Amino acid sequence: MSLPASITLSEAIPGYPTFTVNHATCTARVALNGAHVMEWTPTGHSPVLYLSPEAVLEPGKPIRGGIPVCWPWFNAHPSDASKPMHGFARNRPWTLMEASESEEGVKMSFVLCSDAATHELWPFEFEAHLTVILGAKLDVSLQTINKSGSEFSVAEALHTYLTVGDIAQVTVKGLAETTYLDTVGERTLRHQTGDITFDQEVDRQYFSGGTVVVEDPALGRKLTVEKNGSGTTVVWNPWIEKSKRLGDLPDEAYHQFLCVEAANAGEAVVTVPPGGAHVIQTIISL
Ligand SMILES: O=P(O)(O)OC[C@H]1O[C@@H](O)[C@H](O)[C@@H](O)[C@@H]1O
Repeated sequence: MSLPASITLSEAIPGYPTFTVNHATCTARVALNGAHVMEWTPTGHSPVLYLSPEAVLEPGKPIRGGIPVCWPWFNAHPSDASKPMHGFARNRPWTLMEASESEEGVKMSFVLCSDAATHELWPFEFEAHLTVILGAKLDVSLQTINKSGSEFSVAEALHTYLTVGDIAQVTVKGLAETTYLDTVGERTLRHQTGDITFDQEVDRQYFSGGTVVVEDPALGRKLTVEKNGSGTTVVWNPWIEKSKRLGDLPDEAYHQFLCVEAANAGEAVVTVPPGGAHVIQTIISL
């Protein structure tokens, strides 16, 4: 497929194709492995997505940072812990189906189809389509199409790593007065009374798909995360000890990022009938 002038294909390492976007509205990088948006920097701003300097770029491995696509399960597999964390979509090579540019930005569409390798992990026939629009805003949508003869359920997340100047000064707005599943330690249902601030590990599944605003005084900016087709918002920061345990993340990296994820997890898993489809979307803007 021919690429528009603002997209170039190169190999970050041999055998690891990435698309680099240089457009009037933004610069960006997207890996074919996982259809993974690694970087997005709107013109005139510093990077919005956090990408770990120790991220491992290897076919079949997830990338620490950017937007991993977690699908068709979220976190550990519900009944088989030997299966990959957060599903297999982020570990598979996707196929680029469309790439175009306009004054507003660049659009890229990727597809992942069921095959012998996915059948070993998940028995269903499917197509997953990831559409990425990179411009002054970042718009990512994941469509699940059920090509099986029976219904299936998917849990999913657009696991967005947002760069922040200093996590201790960040406030996340938009989730006050909601219920969440706290997954640090024993899984416990809790009520969120005010806005979210950070002074310890946070790993929460909010029962809300509403718009979230991340206020970041250290970088002097506010990030807005809009979501559609999402019944869960995951908020995650590993804090000190978990950062040390994650081999592809510097020990002190937790100061500099926060994950706000459009998701469908827990009771919000999505059942897709045969021939049916479901779309989850996140739109990030400054
Ligand atoms: O290290 P992974 O597999 O990319 O997962 C990172 C984190 O992803 C978050 O979404 C989960 O809520 C956390 O529990 C998890 O640790």
